[in-house]
Parts: sequence; C-alpha cells; structure tokens
Amino acid sequence: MSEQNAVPKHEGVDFMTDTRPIAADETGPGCKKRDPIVVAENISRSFGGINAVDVEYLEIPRHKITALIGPNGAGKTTLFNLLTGFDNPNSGKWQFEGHNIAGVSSYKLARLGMVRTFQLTKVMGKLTVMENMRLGAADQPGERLSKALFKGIWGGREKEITAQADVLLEKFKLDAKKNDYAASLSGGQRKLLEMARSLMVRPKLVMLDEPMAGVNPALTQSLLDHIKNLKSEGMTVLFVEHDMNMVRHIADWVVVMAEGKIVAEGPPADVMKNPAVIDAYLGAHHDVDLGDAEGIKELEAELEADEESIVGTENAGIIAPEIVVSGLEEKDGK
Ligand SMILES: Nc1ncnc2c1ncn2[C@@H]1O[C@H](COP(=O)(O)OP(=O)(O)OP(=O)(O)O)[C@@H](O)[C@H]1O
Repeated sequence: MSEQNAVPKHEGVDFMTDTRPIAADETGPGCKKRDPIVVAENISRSFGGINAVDVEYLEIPRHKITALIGPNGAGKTTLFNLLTGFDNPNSGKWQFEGHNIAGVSSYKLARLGMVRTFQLTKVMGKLTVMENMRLGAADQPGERLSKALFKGIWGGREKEITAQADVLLEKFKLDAKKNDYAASLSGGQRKLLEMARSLMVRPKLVMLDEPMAGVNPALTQSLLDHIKNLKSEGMTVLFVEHDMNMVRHIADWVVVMAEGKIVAEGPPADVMKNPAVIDAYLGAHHDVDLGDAEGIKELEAELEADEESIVGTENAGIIAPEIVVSGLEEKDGK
C-alpha cells in the first residue's frame, strides 16, 4: 500500500479497525460518546401542531458511520435540516467540533467542515459534471461562486481545484462523464456526483440524507463502499436510511427516531433487536428480526448478474487527498 493510500490514523488508532466502545458509559437514547463530533441539546421544531423534532440530547461519534433511522415522518430530515443550517429550530443549541453552530448558515458550516447531501439530489442539471464539482469548491475558504464557473480568473488555484475534482471523479467512476451535463446522469450517478462534490471542501463530517433512495441496485453497492471509504479516510459520516439491511452492513452506530424523539441508540445488531425499534417501525406485535441478512444477499446476487454495473466495489483509497500540482507557483489566484 502506498503512503498516500495508507489508512489515516488518529492518535495511533486505525479508523477501520478501532473497536473501542463508542459510548462513554451505558448505551441508550441520548447517551454520551467517548469522542463526540456533534453535541445537540433540547432541539425542538414544530410545524403547526406537529412536534417534528423534540430531541433532548444527542451526540454523534467522531470517525464513525452513524445511521439515523426511523419510520416515515419520524423527523429525520427535519433534524438534518436543523443541524446543517437549512431550517431554524423553536429552541435548542448544538456544537460541531466544540463550536456553537446554532443559527450558523449552511455555507459557513461547509467552511467549518460539515457538509450534507439531499434526499432529492441538488446537482445542477444544466451544468456539466466538472462545473458542479467546481461549485463544490466554491464553499472553500476564499472561493466565490462566480469564480467557480469561469476559467482563467483563478490561475493556479483553479488548476488545483480541477486536479482535486479529477481525483474525486475518478474515484467515483464519473471521470468519463466530466464534460456531460449533470442532467444526463442516472439517479444513482447524480447521488455519486453530489457526494463527490461535497468532498471538494475536504469535510470532517459528511451528512447524507437517504443516499441509497431511488438508486439502482447496480450502484447501491458502490455507494455503500464510498461511504465506508469516507470513514477509512478519517471522515465522520451521519446518514439517514430506511433500509435496515444497508444500515446493518455499514453503520457502526444507529440512532432511532420516532415521532420526533430519539427512542433507541446503539450498535446495529443490538438496536435492531430492540422492541421499541421494532414497534416504531412496524407497530406492536411483530416478531421480525430487522437485521435479517437476506436482503443484502439478494443485492449481491443481483450485482453479480448485472452487466451494466460499471462501478467497482473495491476500496477506492484516498478520496480527498491534499492535492499538490507540480510546477504550480500561483496560489489563491495571485
Ligand atoms: N415544512 C414542513 N411543513 C409542515 N410540516 C412538515 C414540514 N417538514 C416536515 N413536516 C412534518 O414534520 C414531521 C417530520 O417530517 P420529516 O420529513 O422530518 O420526517 P422523516 O423522518 O425525514 O420522514 P421521511 O422518512 O418520510 O423522509 C412530519 O409529520 C412532516 O409532515
């Protein structure tokens, strides 16, 4: 393994093999984490008479993949919108990396290293794949949206950003499409583009709202692998998902919401046997193991049989390395 592809370590710990407990103490709704990256307290948001979110306390563990699950209308997207500055709560405060970020705009949050994707992708169809990637870089300190789209203004900085976009597009198997309009991509490829674009800011926390929704099974495995790669590269991931099998196979930690509240938290295998979770999903009196592996087996078989699966499932290595463009003397557009 080359030095560039080596799994990053934090205080000597390999993120992929770290088996230390995630909770600081006992596991349960609102439990403290050994190393939280987000800490949220008393967040509430109502729409008319509906308490969409009413979260007393939540910590998101650093360098882990956390899944936020819950039935339709549980408040997952609303909580995402609040945490990422796309909506304002009725009350509450929350921190990212020790900074109070309640009321901070999504643009500033991206600069701090917290990015998100959307349930319905927000790639710009009338721009090319590469132009979409440049827009992602516009969230970086010192960049402007207008500059992101026009060649020649940036000098060396532009070359650096284009080089970074090229690396990401290759990792996400979109390099052959970089000059195509984003509108011509399939739904799954748009999700990949949105994820790749969010990585242009080299985030610390990546929040994905239903990354697998509406994605062809041929791309689902690739998306799962990309999510795992984010962790291997030192990022923290929080994602919303419905499909329990997806959650079971990639999440280190699962947070369950129902009717706006956190009703359970813990490692996937434990959470999926929790009667409160089964009730929240299916209503009472169901004797079902939500961690049933049949779904993922079917998916694997489908993938093998699908000739159109253009995406690799191997570990793609470093997704967002520090780019060094050889011979580059100009910096920051000077
Ligand atoms: N802008 C809004 N105006 C009115 N009600 C809203 C609004 N956004 C969300 N709600 C309501 O808040 C509750 C939580 O919705 P939210 O979309 O956060 O749930 P969710 O868990 O993400 O659901 P899903 O899995 O279906 O996306 C629902 O009852 C929803 O109807």
